[in-house]
Amino acid sequence: NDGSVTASPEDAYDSEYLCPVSIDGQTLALDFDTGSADLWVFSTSLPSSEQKGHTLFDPSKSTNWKALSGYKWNITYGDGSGASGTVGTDVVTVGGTSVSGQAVEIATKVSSAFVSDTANDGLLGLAFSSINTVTPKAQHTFFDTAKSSLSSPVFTADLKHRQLPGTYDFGTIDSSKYTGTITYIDVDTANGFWEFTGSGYAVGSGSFVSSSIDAIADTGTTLIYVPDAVVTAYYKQVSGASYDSSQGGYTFPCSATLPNLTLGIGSYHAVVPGQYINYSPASGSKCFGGVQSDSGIGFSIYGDVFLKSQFVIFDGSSTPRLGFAAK
Ligand SMILES: CSC[C@H](NC(=O)[C@H](Cc1ccccc1)OC(=O)N1CCC(N)CC1)C(=O)N[C@@H](CC1CCCCC1)[C@@H](O)COc1ccncc1
Repeated sequence: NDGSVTASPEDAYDSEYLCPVSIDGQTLALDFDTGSADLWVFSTSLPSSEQKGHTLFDPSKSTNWKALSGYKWNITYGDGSGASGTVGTDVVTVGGTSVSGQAVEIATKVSSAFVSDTANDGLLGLAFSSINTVTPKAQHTFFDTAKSSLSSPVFTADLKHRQLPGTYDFGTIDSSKYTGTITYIDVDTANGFWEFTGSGYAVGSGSFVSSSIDAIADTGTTLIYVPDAVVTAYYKQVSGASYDSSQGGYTFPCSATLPNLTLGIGSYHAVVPGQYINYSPASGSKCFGGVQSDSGIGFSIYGDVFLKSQFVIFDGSSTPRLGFAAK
């Protein structure tokens, strides 16, 4: 029951990656998010004003739909967006991986950011089921439901830079997708995230600074959020860079040459190419940085700007771990 699905960038800046998911034959474009654990969809139960531009799941058209009466969900994300609604189970298919009895969370309310993000028809959470928000009983993620039917209890992310489709694979590690060896690191599941301790950083050709960085691998977060020491060291090497409170982060002249950022994973040095760190135009001739401060979040987030530079294995075996390889 292994599967592979394309992950297509939503816009020119790779702000998020969307994947086709079929629920009892109805196909929606979902954002696979290793930073949350709810599978929720835009639905016909939303007010019509909130439905506009989205593909909607209609449970009344599904022969395998089973409502879970009295079950509810309510989620708020790190960027303040959120959604809530009711729950049922159905047959969910991602590439070649099909599962029955998967909890599908129907949105009856979504925040304005979701309404305006018309390419996004919902999220497929791939964090640990311990942080699923359904009450009175938390539900399993698609990966947890599928795990026992996969050749091995893993999924991989091979996201691409600028307008190229990548892939998520379930059940197999495709050795044609990476070079060299895979470095594995243990994961702490206490907070429900794919959380690990990074071993340090280097800016451009500078020397490597050893430091423990508590971070999560999060496909649902666009940028890299790291401690101020890293951010300061990085933008010190970018002429004209400064923190712009009106933009809510570091910006620099779009013409600037950006150094690579190396992030340590155990003894492996993962290199993020400098051009990946020019995220998008900000205002005038300034561009917005793909590396920003993690202050206020509580941990660092190695989001898409980092993940798309690597081949990443999310190993859900009895001792969960993350694997990274160059590509
Ligand atoms: C500091 S976690 C911020 C992060 N949300 C982002 O990364 C959004 C993603 C986005 C949204 C809409 C369009 C395009 C991209 O993008 C930006 O915030 N940016 C890109 C655009 C740029 N101009 C500003 C920065 C976030 O909540 N992720 C969660 C999933 C996310 C929710 C919003 C919809 C898309 C999926 C999730 O994994 C992490 O949840 C938590 C993290 C920490 N504690 C609690 C929850």
